[in-house]
Amino acid sequence: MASPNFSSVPVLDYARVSSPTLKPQFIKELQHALINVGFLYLANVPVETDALVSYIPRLFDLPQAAKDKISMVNSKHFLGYNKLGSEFTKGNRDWREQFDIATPHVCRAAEGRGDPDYWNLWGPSQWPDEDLLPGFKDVMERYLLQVQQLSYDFSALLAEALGLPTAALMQFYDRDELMQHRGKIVRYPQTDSETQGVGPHYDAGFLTFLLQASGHKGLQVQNLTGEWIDVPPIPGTFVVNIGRALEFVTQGLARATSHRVVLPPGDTVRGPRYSVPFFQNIGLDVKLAERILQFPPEILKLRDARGSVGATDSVNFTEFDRETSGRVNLIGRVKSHPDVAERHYPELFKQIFPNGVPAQVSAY
Ligand SMILES: O=C(O)CCC(=O)C(=O)O
Ligand SMILES: [Fe+2]
Repeated sequence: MASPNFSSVPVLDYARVSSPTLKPQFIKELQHALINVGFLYLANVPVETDALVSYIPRLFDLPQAAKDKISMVNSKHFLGYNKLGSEFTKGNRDWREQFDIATPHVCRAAEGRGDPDYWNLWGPSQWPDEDLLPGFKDVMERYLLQVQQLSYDFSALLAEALGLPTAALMQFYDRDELMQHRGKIVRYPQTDSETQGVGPHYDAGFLTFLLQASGHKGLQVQNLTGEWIDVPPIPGTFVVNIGRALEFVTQGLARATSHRVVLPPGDTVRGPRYSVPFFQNIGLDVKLAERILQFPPEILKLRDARGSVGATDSVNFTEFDRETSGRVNLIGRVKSHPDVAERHYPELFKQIFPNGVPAQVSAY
């Protein structure tokens, strides 16, 4: 059998999904990508990106005071603006600036009712003043809703590719008004020395849909033997990858793959690199350990043929074996944004950081 290791990330054509004759080939390619790679490009997806892409440089070019006005530290939902150099991964500074903006959601938690603290993780986004960037909010909201729909449609295909009923993953999502998915708009400034854009990490949730919004190389993924493989932007595609939560409930069938962004000096494309990841969440109250999925033996054999993944350079993500998904994610957010936690979750902050805000904060 061919070695399951990979030296490039496969490109899948989403248009095939609507053709009964071509869909089986898509499902087969998806199965390979999920089990052996953990990353894929998806071409021909029904998401409009041009309007959003044209706003991105103007968003970052807003006066610093307008960006600071919507700083993440204002938001108990960990939504808003983070300035350059405020995150670290594996002890090194990440060289990026970003806005966390999520799908619309009304926070469920009420004061004095004993609601779980992690319900506060989700709530309304902070937006720049409409008159400074007219139309941006509308375009971003529309974009997030389109990617949200894609993410649900894709999870049915994923279930099929792993030999499950198409609705098998629906148990992990609450109904629309109880869900929230998080987008980020990220800017990696051009540098003249090689710099860590973001260090090696896994994503935490279920599925990530990444729009590479400029022509720069930089994204890399780690293959089964630990080599770093380039994932250059391909116009008209999204990059899709698996998070730790989905890997956990699929018994490691769908791989969470270690990835990073390296900013190469002398890139022929000048200016900053832009990207827009969308992190698909699962319901806050879901305990993953109680919902491990069961697979046909012939599918599990494919995982065993891949073997366990050797050493990676990534920091491990929090385990899902005891807590609700909301609690796991809240702890992750507290660790990466202690300034937000100190203001909005003082007790949890003290438990996690008994000596106060650490000098270096981990992005993951
Ligand atoms: O900017 C990118 O291309 C990837 C970013 C990423 O992996 C993340 O923010 O989790
Ligand atoms: Fe990531």
